[in-house]
Amino acid sequence: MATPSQFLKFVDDNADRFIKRLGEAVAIPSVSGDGKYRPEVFRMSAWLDGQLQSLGVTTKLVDLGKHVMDDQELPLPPAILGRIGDDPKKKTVLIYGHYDVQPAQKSDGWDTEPFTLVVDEKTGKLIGRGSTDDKGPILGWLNVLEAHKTLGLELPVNLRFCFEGMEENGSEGLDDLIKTEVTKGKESWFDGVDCVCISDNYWLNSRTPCLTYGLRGLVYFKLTISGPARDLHSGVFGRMVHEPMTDLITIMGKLVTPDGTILVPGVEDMVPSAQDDEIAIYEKLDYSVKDVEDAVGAPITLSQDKVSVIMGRMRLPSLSLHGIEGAFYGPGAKTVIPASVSGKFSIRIVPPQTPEAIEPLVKKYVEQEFAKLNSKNKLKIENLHDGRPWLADHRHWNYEAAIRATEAVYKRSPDLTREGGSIPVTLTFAESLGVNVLLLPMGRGDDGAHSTNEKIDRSNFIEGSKLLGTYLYEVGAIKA
Ligand SMILES: C[C@H](N)C(=O)N[C@@H](Cc1c[nH]cn1)C(=O)O
Ligand SMILES: [Zn+2]
Ligand SMILES: [Zn+2]
Repeated sequence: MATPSQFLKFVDDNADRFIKRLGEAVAIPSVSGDGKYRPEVFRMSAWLDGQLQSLGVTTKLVDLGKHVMDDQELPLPPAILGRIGDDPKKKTVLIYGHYDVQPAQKSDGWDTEPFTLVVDEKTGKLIGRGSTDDKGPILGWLNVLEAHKTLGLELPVNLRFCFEGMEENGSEGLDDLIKTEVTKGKESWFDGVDCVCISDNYWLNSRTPCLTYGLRGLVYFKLTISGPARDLHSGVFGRMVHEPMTDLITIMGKLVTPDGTILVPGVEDMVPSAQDDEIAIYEKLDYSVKDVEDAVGAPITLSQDKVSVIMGRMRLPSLSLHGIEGAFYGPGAKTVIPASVSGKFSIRIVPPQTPEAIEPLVKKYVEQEFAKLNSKNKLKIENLHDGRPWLADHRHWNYEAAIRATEAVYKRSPDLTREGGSIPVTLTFAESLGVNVLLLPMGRGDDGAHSTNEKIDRSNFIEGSKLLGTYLYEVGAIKA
């Protein structure tokens, strides 16, 4: 089943309008990790639901209940389930994406307003929070649907959608929804799904498309040290009391070495060393130390050896320190002893590590290190959220279809990669539905997801939309 040329032409002809629609999506600050934006996450769900319905998709908004975040009870944004097509002769593809985004403020160092999509005509960059993670890819699917509806073209497969608004904050509620849905058998929204496609990660570099068959998992910790009943004057109380920030920094300093080695006993030991055949795969990838330097904007890689740098992202665990809540960080020289501070850090985990195995090791170690301080302050350590790592069979027809689609659109074979980031629901889909899951990224490695000046290139958004559609045609062409 060849991809109809009208579809490809429609995407080109409507590129400017598609970018305008991306601008509408970016303008909704659907930040899931900050309670004050929760109404915006709901607004985003309504916007997306409206778009899907207008394109002929039957939708159902599933209430996922409530959760507590930063001591505040909040309603969880709904999961949007969608379906279009019910032809038993066609394959059924489930598409997942997330409509929430990471926090962003201009003062973080953005050159432009994060929630205003800026089209840089000179570079082709479409800059704005969520442009690549994950609104651009979600809108890529809308572009495919719109082309088919407007042109009166039959979709080559039946489609099911699952879009969530909490991915950047632990995907709360979604696992339970999927597991419950699966128990409904023929009545299940996911009944008959043959494979899953997720577009929510990035190429390794800025030139070579890739397919991704692995993700790291994540365990996210909040470590709080509290002491005085209120913030104190350091001139009045300095060297008289145990200072929470001093305790916290001491413990945070014992989690990881500057070269990335995780100091929590037992964590590194769980991971087997790479064998020669696996190393050969990393050697062959179109990737260099320079690509990392370009993507991060400085020559700061942990090694000059390509394979060890790439393994740091693809197959080793990593521990990152993210921030300290409650610490003084504003301009000026406030002489304060903060009363309570919370350090945030997370560990990206790889097979065979699991959150259940990692969490007790971290808690025990942190408690032991705190005990060594002989501090009279109080320590609390919480797991804010977690997700398991995932690996798929990349020899599956789902991947073969995506390889052919990539070759058709980009005129080159894709790299096969493992992603350093996490999409917690991936493994749940694979296990609960018992089908192959493919990660088919749209954006490039230098898009700056989670960072300042996040962007997607116009060509990735437009060619990426063609890729998603072409992939559906390739799946549709596979005989049962
Ligand atoms: C890879 C995906 N686009 C992504 O960014 N996932 C997040 C998931 C997460 C978990 N806690 C907060 N966000 C990630 O890998 O950080
Ligand atoms: Zn993200
Ligand atoms: Zn994402």
